[in-house]
Amino acid sequence: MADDGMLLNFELGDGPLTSQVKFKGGRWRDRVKAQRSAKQQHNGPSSTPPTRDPTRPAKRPRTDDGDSHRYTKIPRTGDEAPKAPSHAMKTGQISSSLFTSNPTAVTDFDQPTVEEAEPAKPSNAPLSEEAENFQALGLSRRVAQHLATKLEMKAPTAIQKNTVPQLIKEDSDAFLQAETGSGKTLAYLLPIVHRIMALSLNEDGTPKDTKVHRNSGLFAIILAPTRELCKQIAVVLEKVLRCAPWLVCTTVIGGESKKSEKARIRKGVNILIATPGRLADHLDNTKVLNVGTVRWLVLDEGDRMMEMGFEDDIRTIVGKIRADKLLKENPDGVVLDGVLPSRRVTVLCSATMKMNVQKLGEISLEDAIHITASKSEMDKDAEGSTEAAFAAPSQLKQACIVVPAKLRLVTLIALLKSTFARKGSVMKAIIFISCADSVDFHYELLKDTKTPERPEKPTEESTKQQRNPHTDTTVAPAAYVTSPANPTVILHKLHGSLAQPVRSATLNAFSTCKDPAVLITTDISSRGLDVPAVDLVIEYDPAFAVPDHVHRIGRTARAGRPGKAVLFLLPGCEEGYTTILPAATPIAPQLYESTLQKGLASTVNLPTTTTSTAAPETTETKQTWTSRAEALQLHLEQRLLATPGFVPEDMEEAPKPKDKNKGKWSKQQQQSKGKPKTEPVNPLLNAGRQAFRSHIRAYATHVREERVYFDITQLHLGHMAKAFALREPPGGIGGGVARRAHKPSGSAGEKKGKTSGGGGGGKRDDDDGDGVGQVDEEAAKRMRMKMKMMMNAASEFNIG
Ligand SMILES: Nc1ncnc2c1ncn2[C@@H]1O[C@H](COP(=O)(O)OP(=O)(O)OP(=O)(O)O)[C@@H](O)[C@H]1O
Repeated sequence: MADDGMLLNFELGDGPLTSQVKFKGGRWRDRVKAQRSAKQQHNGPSSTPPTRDPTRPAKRPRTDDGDSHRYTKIPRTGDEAPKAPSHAMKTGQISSSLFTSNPTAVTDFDQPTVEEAEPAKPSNAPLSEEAENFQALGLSRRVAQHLATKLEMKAPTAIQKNTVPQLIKEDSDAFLQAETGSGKTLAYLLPIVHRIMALSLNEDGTPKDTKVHRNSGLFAIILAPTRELCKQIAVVLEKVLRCAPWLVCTTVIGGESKKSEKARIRKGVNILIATPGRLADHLDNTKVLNVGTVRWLVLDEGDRMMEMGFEDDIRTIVGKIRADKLLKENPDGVVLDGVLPSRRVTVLCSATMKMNVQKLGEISLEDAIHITASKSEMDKDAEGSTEAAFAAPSQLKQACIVVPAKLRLVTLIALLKSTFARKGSVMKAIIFISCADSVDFHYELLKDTKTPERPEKPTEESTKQQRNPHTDTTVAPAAYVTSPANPTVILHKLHGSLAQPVRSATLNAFSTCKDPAVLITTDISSRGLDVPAVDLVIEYDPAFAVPDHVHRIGRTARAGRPGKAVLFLLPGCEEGYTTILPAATPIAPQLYESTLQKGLASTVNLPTTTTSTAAPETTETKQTWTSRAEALQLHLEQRLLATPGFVPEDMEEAPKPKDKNKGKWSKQQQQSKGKPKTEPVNPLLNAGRQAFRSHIRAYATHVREERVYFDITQLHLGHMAKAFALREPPGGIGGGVARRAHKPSGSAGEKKGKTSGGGGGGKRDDDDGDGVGQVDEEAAKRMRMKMKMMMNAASEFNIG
């Protein structure tokens, strides 16, 4: 792991930087670029950023010459400081230059990105009303009218068009695979509701003699991996059931006492939405939960449930339901067969295809039909349909920005600033970060430290959100990224380490926020979450596996709406990652220079805090985006260094001694080794250090197949520290990170509870290779064959 960060800490002078740096080592090309970059700063901003050719494909990472092609190295002799010019800041602070010694992209982009003139036709949008309507799919007029008038859904999406008639007419199992945001939830809910309603309504909508009510039996169980998703499904179902108010749904998802869940079940429920663990518990312990009438079992986000370690729970649930004799009529004597399916139907839903979906299919499906947006016959042309389902929505514009590590933080701020520069252009943005510690840190760093003076009156909604005690530490006005057009931008954070009420309240605050809003989050928000008006997804840290990337960017461009996703990559081997990403349209390169120039075109509103001696702005620094970037970075670093608080003894780890694989620790780190553990340290500095450590550990958890692009030995710790506003990398990262054994996230047998991204790794492979438990072995074999066929079609993305 390259670690010469300390050698790059140059001082800044009062005036603009001079180009006196003598660059040594590395390739001549890198040295020339670094010299040019330094000169550029000396001469002020260039009106146009450097140009590259976006049409040229990204080069594969070079692995034969170590990291010499990636970084301009300044050779060190022992612990000697670099021979670099020093410039003392007025404040006496020391900071390195952001724009020197950066590795250059191996991809040559000679032209800045040109936005596509013609947006692609949306691939997950509702079909045209003239061509399709819900009634024509076999739904009753009552349901179709309710959808059109109350939910403003006049036409089905493609997956709904293919699924609804199938599940209304046929009683076979189904595997639903369609793009993110294509309406899979309603695709399975509508036929279930339609058929349960048919127990009490004739085809013309007149009531039957038979009365069905909440105590008539539990007819459907829907399983989803997280409480948030269960609640989201329940909200959609409740809206649909307003046209059949005699039917009742409820959730059993934990987060409240089992007693109150039992009480709701006892009162009677027709459709139950549950997390697998909680349902398995109730099946064991809640006598009133009778599954004899259950005709549908839906497994939503099936691959995620497997990843979270719910395999055993699902086996138990499937086994228990199948073991219970199917009742032909309910206890009131209502005949169920004929109206409801005459067998138990399992529906498995997934947007992406992974090995664990195959296993889940074996556990739960029998002779399932594969339904995609383009066709409803699994056996025909499976290859094409699977690949289509795997891609991101076609209208989703994907961009990738190759940013040197030192410039990541200021580029993120610049991107957000330009995003919110115009009123109404972007209302909601999600930033995906690898681990919870890093989410916490970035939230603390980017939030306004005190209530800002708002030129405009805050909206009623935002005022209400501030008052919610559950969101006190997760929702706050943002600093840095506001603009005259958007003086209020609300920052939110969400990860799996937060308490459930806080998670729910934060998500609700983000969904309902009327002001422009940013959600900083881990992969906990990558699946199934349907937040209206998300216009932009920023993958500040790339996903741990390609399917996760598809889910993350799928939080935007839903149901035919436009959306944009920006992926941050480091120069070097990470650039090759774009070649394995499924994209309906080419991933457009976006130059970080352009982003900085655009975002920092005007002065960044640096909040004056008691902890910061904000970077002085000279006449010249006001004029250049490079100087603004430097000033912003300096300001952030100063915030971490000022106003110390006391570090609890257990929070600050002593730096590890020299590790033969990692090179020497810097002089400063060695010095800090002997310091007392109660040395006063700013809590923000602590958070930055912790975030840095967790980030590096999380980096090592990319799936094995993708580690050629995310090679931890290529990470430059000194440069990466800058991305956390740190002057140097902290200790306590651990020497074994790079060599830790990792299981792909798609592998079976991972344990539940690791929902906040790969932070810290720790995923265990404890697959015991059992057969299929209580599931019919023959049926499992047949399903295995079919799923394998589909998996082969998606082999490009197979994991493990
Ligand atoms: N027929 C329709 N017309 C208009 N909007 C629709 C229609 N069907 C679904 N939607 C909307 O599309 C959005 C996405 O639906 P849904 O959450 O079911 O997608 P999904 O396919 O499950 O996505 P993911 O794979 O990301 O979970 C929702 O906001 C939903 O209200």
